[in-house]
Amino acid sequence: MKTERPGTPGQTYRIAAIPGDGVGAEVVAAGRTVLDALAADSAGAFDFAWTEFPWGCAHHERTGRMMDEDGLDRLADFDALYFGAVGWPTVPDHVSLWGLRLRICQSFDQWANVRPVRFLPGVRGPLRAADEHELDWVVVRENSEGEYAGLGGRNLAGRGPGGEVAVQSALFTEVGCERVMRYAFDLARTRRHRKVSSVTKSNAQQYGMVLWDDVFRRVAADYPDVETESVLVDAMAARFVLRPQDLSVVVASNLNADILSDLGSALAGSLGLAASANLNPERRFPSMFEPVHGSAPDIAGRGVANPIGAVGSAALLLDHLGRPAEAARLERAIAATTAAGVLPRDLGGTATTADVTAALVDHLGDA
Ligand SMILES: NC(=O)C1=CN([C@@H]2O[C@H](COP(=O)(O)OP(=O)(O)OC[C@H]3O[C@@H](n4cnc5c(N)ncnc54)[C@H](O)[C@@H]3O)[C@@H](O)[C@H]2O)C=CC1
Ligand SMILES: CC(=O)C(=O)O
Ligand SMILES: [K+]
Ligand SMILES: [Mn+2]
Repeated sequence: MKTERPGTPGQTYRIAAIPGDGVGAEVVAAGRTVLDALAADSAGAFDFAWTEFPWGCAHHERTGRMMDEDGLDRLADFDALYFGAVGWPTVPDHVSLWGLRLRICQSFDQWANVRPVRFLPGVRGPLRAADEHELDWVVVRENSEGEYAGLGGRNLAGRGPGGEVAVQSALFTEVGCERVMRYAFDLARTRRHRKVSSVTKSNAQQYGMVLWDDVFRRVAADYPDVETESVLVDAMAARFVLRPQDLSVVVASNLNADILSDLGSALAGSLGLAASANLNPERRFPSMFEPVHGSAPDIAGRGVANPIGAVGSAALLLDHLGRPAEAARLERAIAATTAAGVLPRDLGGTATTADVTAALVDHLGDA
């Protein structure tokens, strides 16, 4: 259990950095620079003690494992985990993802994955005609079960090559649905527009998604002050593009929210902008903060990755540590940086990762 007292002066937060693969290392380094600059400017109110874990695909090539055998034990007592991305062509993606990110999220019961879709000044995206304040929604992703429960098997019927079969099951539990939906409703109550949209596919998936719908109706009854709707996932994909103005909190299963949150970030301008928090809301285990994007092997190692998703994730980390004023300051620095036209390549600019990071640190001084 945590003994941290949020906001106590002179506090040192112990953070485990897990940069992982590809651009993960580049954007985590950028996020650490910005967080350390914030701490240096806090007049001794707080600072960060970092421990870096060199886990990922290179570690797998050396050791046959994505993380050390006692890795979870070593992470368990940190105040938070700051993650980059995992995945490299040398290791099959299902091995790398399950060996590190999914292992951490599922072992530490980080069941709520919060993924804001933010529209920033100075960034042109497919929906840029809209005013930035009109478009502001957050995807709450069920992060512990559903389609990523890891249930199933291959060649169950003993068929050989050419006749193989595979089953990939989805697990939906009443407890799992209910807790993430309550989280979404509680979040909606903190927002200007008190509304929760549930994403379903119960017309085709008559067991898991019908349970999902039943639980949503039951939980919604406890929040009469919050507007609700239930939307099929295919229609919701179209809604994100055509009529996102009336979205506020969107709650969806693991796979559906994974897909929709990439769509949301692309609509805001780029996958490189999107931040996320993998939360264990009970705080029995550390929560993990990471950009939504992956390791981007196509641009890795060139110093051009967009660090804004990782820095936005650092803002979510500050919020979780009980530092909402500092989180807001980081958010303002992000908006000031894009408004000033300091844009990396994925946003149509020429700024390097280092340029954007330097601008973010400079703009911390604005507020
Ligand atoms: N949470 C995680 O660690 C995740 C890991 N992955 C893994 O990442 C690897 C690559 O997967 P992809 O499907 O290519 O997804 P990806 O998110 O790595 O890249 C998709 C596209 O977005 C661009 N992009 C991503 N992040 C960017 C950034 N910060 N700045 C500028 N452009 C950026 C990439 O250049 C690429 O064109 C795979 O091994 C996959 O399994 C994918 C998603 C999440
Ligand atoms: C694995 C992946 O794509 C995600 O967690 O977003
Ligand atoms: K990531
Ligand atoms: Mn994803």
